[in-house]
Amino acid sequence: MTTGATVWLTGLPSAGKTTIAHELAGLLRADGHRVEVLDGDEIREFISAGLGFSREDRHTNVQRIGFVAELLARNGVKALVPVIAPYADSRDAVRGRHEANATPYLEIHVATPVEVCSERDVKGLYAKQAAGELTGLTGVDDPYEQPEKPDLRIESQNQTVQESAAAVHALLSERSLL
Ligand SMILES: Nc1ncnc2c1ncn2[C@@H]1O[C@H](COP(=O)(O)OS(=O)(=O)O)[C@@H](OP(=O)(O)O)[C@H]1O
Ligand SMILES: Nc1ncnc2c1ncn2[C@@H]1O[C@H](COP(=O)(O)OP(=O)(O)O)[C@@H](O)[C@H]1O
Repeated sequence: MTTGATVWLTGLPSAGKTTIAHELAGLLRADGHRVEVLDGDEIREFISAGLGFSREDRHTNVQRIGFVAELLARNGVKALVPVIAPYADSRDAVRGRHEANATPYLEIHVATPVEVCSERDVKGLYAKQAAGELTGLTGVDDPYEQPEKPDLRIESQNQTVQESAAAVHALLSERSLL
């Protein structure tokens, strides 16, 4: 069986988490790996239905996703997780669960500056916040605690999508996870 691993892509809305996850998924599938992308929006529609964006709900959401990712990774799947996960203690708890099960875990900080994210504004959330139609947007009027020691930091504003995905792929290779 191939080595499973969780690859958590944390960062602001529009940082590039989802795009990099899908690009990486393509690279890994081409190599014959089993891959699942645990997309934040999809998870919120199903296993986290009813949760909002309070600190408590975000923590619960992240723990649920971490639980599922660890189960998949423990069983040989590359679980790619493009989820904001704004709080360091939530991320640490997920890492701890993986360590307790000796399941490989990589934290990737997609560190696109908020100015670039709000320019991209893929889902129109930054515009809504600026128009007063939404409050509690991560990185604007809600916290984002920067990862202090991520396994990799990606400056997506200076790279193509392919370069960003290749950097994560190279890290998996370096850690003997391919
Ligand atoms: N207030 C607020 N703050 C941040 N994000 C918001 C908010 N409201 C809706 N959204 C959209 O929700 C998407 C999924 O969020 P996540 O589950 O990744 O967030 S969290 O980890 O639970 O904080 C997240 O997806 P991405 O844009 O892909 O990051 C946002 O588009
Ligand atoms: N190096 C890069 N990596 C990822 N996305 C990038 C990069 N350069 C530009 N982009 C663009 O930024 C946007 C990121 O959107 P998305 O992946 O949905 O962000 P998130 O999932 O973090 O909210 C996409 O339109 C993508 O094409």
